[in-house]
Amino acid sequence: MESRHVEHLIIGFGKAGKTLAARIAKEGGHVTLVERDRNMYGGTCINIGCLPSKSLILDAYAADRQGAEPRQAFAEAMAAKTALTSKLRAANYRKLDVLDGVTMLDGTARFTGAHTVLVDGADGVQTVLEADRIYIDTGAKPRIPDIEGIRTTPGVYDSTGMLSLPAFPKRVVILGAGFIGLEFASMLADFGSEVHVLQRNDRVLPREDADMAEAILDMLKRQGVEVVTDAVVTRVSPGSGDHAGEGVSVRVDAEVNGAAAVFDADAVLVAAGRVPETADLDLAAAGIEADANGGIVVDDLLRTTDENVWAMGDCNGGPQHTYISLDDYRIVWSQISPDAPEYSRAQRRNVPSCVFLHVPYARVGLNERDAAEQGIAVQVHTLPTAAVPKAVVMRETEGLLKALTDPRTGRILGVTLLCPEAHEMINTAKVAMDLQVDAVYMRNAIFTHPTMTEAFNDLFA
Ligand SMILES: Cc1cc2nc3c(=O)[nH]c(=O)nc-3n(C[C@H](O)[C@H](O)[C@H](O)COP(=O)(O)OP(=O)(O)OC[C@H]3O[C@@H](n4cnc5c(N)ncnc54)[C@H](O)[C@@H]3O)c2cc1C
Ligand SMILES: NC(=O)c1ccc[n+]([C@@H]2O[C@H](COP(=O)([O-])OP(=O)(O)OC[C@H]3O[C@@H](n4cnc5c(N)ncnc54)[C@H](O)[C@@H]3O)[C@@H](O)[C@H]2O)c1
Repeated sequence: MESRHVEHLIIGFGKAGKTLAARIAKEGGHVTLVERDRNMYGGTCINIGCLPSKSLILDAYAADRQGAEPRQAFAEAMAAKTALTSKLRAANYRKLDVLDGVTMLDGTARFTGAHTVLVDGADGVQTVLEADRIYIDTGAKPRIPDIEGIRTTPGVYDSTGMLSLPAFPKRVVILGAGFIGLEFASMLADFGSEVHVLQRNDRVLPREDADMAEAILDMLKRQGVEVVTDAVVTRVSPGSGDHAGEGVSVRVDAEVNGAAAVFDADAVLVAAGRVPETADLDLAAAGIEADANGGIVVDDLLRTTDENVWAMGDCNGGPQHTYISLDDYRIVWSQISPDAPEYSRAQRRNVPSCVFLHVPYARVGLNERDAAEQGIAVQVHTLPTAAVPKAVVMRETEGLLKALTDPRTGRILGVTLLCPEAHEMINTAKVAMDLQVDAVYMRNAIFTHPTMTEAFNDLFA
């Protein structure tokens, strides 16, 4: 067993971890980064998360518009996605490998003491690392509900498995109507699958305004997605084999509004949330606290209960987005660098989000529901997507744009967009809110034409 002392130790090659490693090395420091899986160099986002899913979503959108043959379009999209992820993985590895200050170790890390970590090397060699500072960035893993047959029935996948499906699934059942459930439902429907999304309670998009939620569900329905609420899945088992697709068949038994129902599928996606990936770390050995979900307890500076150990990204139980992991890096870097101004979670504001549906749905700040709950008076501005010239040119006129402003000051309090390019436009809205510009500014700002962004002129009129 090898043993050595290191200045900075990062566990996990995720967004925060790789960004921090490069920064420390570029500023002249020495850092060791441990990653347990060679196929995960670069983390979830580029290998099994945002980028592969968005690659498929874009190709599915194109297939739908072109009326492509589903099996062929699906196979080509899968091949393109696989080529993309291997390219990104190699580029991510190279980016750190070229830096003198970065040492990379392939292996699984776990704590054996306050500042001591044992790495079970992929090559069978164990290494003990004594570190001055440790940064945990181990991500999250799918939450698999306790349902009979869910772990053992062939044809049941989590999002990672679904991103590598061997054949086009004609009929798909999805458990969970959250980010992953709805994005995959829309993508698979665009390829031509019949999709049932089973949501265990009566709340789909519970935090969204009623008009937006209704517009999204209508859009999904037109795509061929049936969202079934109050659907409690009781059992998953091999189907009869009588199915339209290739490969296996799966039977999903559920109680829908208390009545028994059966759904047949060629593939089942379990998208019931993701929980922090911390079980292998033996946090207790270092005296580091975790919550009931395994989320590492941190303060606003992302410090754990152990001095000189930080937790960044999904593993600290915060919102699960790549840009949050990146922002966590900024918080930690502000404590390492003598030059960086202090930055904490308390200073984070106007965090946008986007669900990448056939027509993307993006939000920043308050919506009407939040405003009503919080008793905040607002002026509501709306504009149908059909009124935006660029949307007409794109022949994508579905949806609605909405903004809330303060009736006294005109300041923007929130923007919600269901329209083409919403995922890009929301970042302009975020910057406008950060800079505290008002509705008059957005109404009069010169934007290029024809673009979706120029819709802000009319929205704020
Ligand atoms: C299907 C899907 C789609 C998504 N789409 C989006 C999107 O469009 N936009 C968005 O912003 N977010 C999206 N997300 C969420 C986003 O991918 C994650 O929030 C983000 O990647 C988390 O990054 P991280 O830095 O926390 O860790 P990760 O990138 O998850 O990295 C953690 C790394 O740690 C390694 N590791 C774990 N335990 C150990 C150990 N004990 N020792 C050594 N190594 C270990 C893992 O192998 C992994 O490589 C998506 C997620 C999924 C699953
Ligand atoms: N565009 C993006 O930014 C993006 C895209 C994909 C994923 N993500 C991240 O990944 C994380 C995980 O996504 P997710 O969709 O798995 O989680 P989620 O928390 O968004 O949604 C999970 C859904 O599953 C439901 N559910 C739970 N148990 C169920 C059961 N037994 N049967 C039926 N429904 C059940 C929940 O009520 C919830 O609606 C999210 O937190 C999200 O931040 C982000």
